[in-house]
Amino acid sequence: MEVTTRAPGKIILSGEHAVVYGSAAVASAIDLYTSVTIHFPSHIENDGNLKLQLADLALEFSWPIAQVKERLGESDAIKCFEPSSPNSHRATLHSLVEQQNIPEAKIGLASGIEAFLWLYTCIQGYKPATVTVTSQLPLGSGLGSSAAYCVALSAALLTLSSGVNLDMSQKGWQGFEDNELKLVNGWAFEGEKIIHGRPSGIDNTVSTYGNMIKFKSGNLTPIISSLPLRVLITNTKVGRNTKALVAGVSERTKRHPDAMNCVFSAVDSISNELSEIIKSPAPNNLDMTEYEEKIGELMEMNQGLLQCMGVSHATIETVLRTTLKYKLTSKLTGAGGGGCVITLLPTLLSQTVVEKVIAELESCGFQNLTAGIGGKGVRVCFNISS
Ligand SMILES: Nc1ncnc2c1ncn2[C@@H]1O[C@H](COP(=O)(O)OP(=O)(O)OP(=O)(O)O)[C@@H](O)[C@H]1O
Ligand SMILES: C[C@@](O)(CCO)CC(=O)[O-]
Ligand SMILES: [Mg+2]
Repeated sequence: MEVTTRAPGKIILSGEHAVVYGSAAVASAIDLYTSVTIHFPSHIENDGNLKLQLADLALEFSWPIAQVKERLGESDAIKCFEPSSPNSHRATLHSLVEQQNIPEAKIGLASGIEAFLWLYTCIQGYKPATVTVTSQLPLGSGLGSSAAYCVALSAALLTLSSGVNLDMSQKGWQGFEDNELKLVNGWAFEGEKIIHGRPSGIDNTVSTYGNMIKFKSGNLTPIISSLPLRVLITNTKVGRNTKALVAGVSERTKRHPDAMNCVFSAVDSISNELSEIIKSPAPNNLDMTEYEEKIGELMEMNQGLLQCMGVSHATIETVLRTTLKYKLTSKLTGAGGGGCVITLLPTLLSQTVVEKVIAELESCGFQNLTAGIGGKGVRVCFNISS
């Protein structure tokens, strides 16, 4: 029996970091995915191991499942309906990952592997399996790779548990019921906590449900956009991790609580205004420029406030300056500190200009990604024959 799930990455149009403190944020799924395949071995294939293959990185991690059971402790209770945190098991997860000798240059993967072990053992218990992950998302770059990984993993594990009831004979990709999505999102949030420390939940929520959403204090409101927004994504290729950046903002907030609360409150207003504009009736051609200018202006204001929070970076500033030469507005997306920048592409902007901007950004050593905005959330596909 084999199952494959895929979950999308995301861009944040406004509100990253401030959303951790209860401000509103606007995010959209993008059509770049992380996929997870789970294969339970046949009797002949069974070697008693739990394997995690990170196919794009050509890495495989393997644990004798009996050893994982001995270290994490046995429990007969079905846990899949109750997303939970590792708490006292954190040190054990850490040592199970440490024994895998992860290459030093890839040490950022350790928390992702801990999240895997936690989600796997809570939802599936102690069955041998091979879990394979592939991703179209650059890891640790602000496009929600950690959330897409946790969502795809949770969805695949739950599909093969009693937590989800799907038609296994149906061919092709299928979606989940609302109560199933809630469970997938709940477990993915637990995985994000292991990777991020203090996630707001926006990334796992938009990856689970897809489309464009406003997110505030754990609650999502779908945003039906009256017009398709076009953005260019630029990867500065400067590695960073969300956990450290979120911790940096927390330190600054402790040092300057009043000033930072004003910043978060301004971000809240920006996100609320942005979501209202995006939802408003489609403008006619004459008003289009004004509509897009308002969106661009709000993005520019949000970028200024992200600088106040200390999460911009010299490479991000270079992208801003380069795109501004073409009168285009950009802002960092995700946790910042490097990673990705989004640039709003107005409807009337010619393809020639887009190509010039891309060429100039690439000459600085950056990489451009094209992605559709606002697609579906997590999906599943059964491969009955295997
Ligand atoms: N495909 C994957 N396979 C294994 N681990 C992954 C994968 N994708 C993400 N991760 C884990 O998530 C970490 C990156 O998460 P991080 O939150 O720092 O960046 P991001 O999610 O890409 O950006 P942001 O949170 O700003 O959107 C990786 O170091 C790894 O631990
Ligand atoms: C930086 C942050 O706001 C968004 C990361 O994509 C963290 C979070 O909300 O969990
Ligand atoms: Mg992340």
